[in-house]
Amino acid sequence: TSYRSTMEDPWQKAYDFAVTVARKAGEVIRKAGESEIKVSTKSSTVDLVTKTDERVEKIIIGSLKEEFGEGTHCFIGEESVAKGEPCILTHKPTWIIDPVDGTTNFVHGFPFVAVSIAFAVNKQLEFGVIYSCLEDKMYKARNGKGAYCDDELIQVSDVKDINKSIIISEHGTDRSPEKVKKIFSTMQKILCIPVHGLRGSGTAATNMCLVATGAVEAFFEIGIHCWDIAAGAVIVKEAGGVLLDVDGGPFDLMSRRMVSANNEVIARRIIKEIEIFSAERDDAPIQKK
Ligand SMILES: O=P(O)(O)OC[C@@]1(O)O[C@H](CO)[C@@H](O)[C@@H]1O
Ligand SMILES: [Mg+2]
Repeated sequence: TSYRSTMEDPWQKAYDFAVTVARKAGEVIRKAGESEIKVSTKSSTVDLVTKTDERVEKIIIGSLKEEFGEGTHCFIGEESVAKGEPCILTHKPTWIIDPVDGTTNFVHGFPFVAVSIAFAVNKQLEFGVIYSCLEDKMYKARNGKGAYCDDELIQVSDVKDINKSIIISEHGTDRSPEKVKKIFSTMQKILCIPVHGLRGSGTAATNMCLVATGAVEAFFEIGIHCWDIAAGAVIVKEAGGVLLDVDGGPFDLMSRRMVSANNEVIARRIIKEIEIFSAERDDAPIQKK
């Protein structure tokens, strides 16, 4: 019976619903990109936000609340947090949402823009859905059940030799010279190992899908947020990849830093080169004004 299957697989319905909502959100983003985009800024003059980010987050959270009930499920959304909502992961069923990952790309028409929806229970990620809406590719993964792109199983690359790898990183939106210097110093060291190439799509979500499909061997960044990487973390892991902290310790979703890779050999080789700089945790207490 359906009751029984629901009991055996309590989050299947939520997973299917997330895929539907991500597709719907992506359609809204695609349409919005066809007309003029009004741009505002957030944490810095290069941290962009548009009405579409806010509208799409409202659509996603609104649909989820309607389906799963307000109160029982919690929500961490990029634009809600920007407006002062808390960003704390509890044991409750929690949706972690980036309505538009790659807002700068969206504003410029650079063709990688993703909707990222993840779901965690007891602080464990259960599933992740990333809809790369301009490419029209739906990536998804459930804990223990493999990772898919448009219903085809995906798998990380089997390269173990760093000299035969492509590595992704991003520059972030904090342009303080000391941080930019460390970012470029790390990139220079990795480039000169040498690796086959350095890349960056401009969205962490898409970058993690590129690790999951085997197009690149690794993506790392300091300064990302939980909503950029929560869905991607499940997809990379289920595609056979690994997640680590930039210091080689265990991956921590709220720590603002991460290395995702096809295997531990590649991950640890990159970690050797990373110049770490500080980024305040996503769940740091909000400072009283
Ligand atoms: O604000 P947005 O568009 O959702 O975040 C875009 C983004 O570029 O910011 C991170 C920090 O560089 C990226 O890796 C991440 O995906
Ligand atoms: Mg983002």
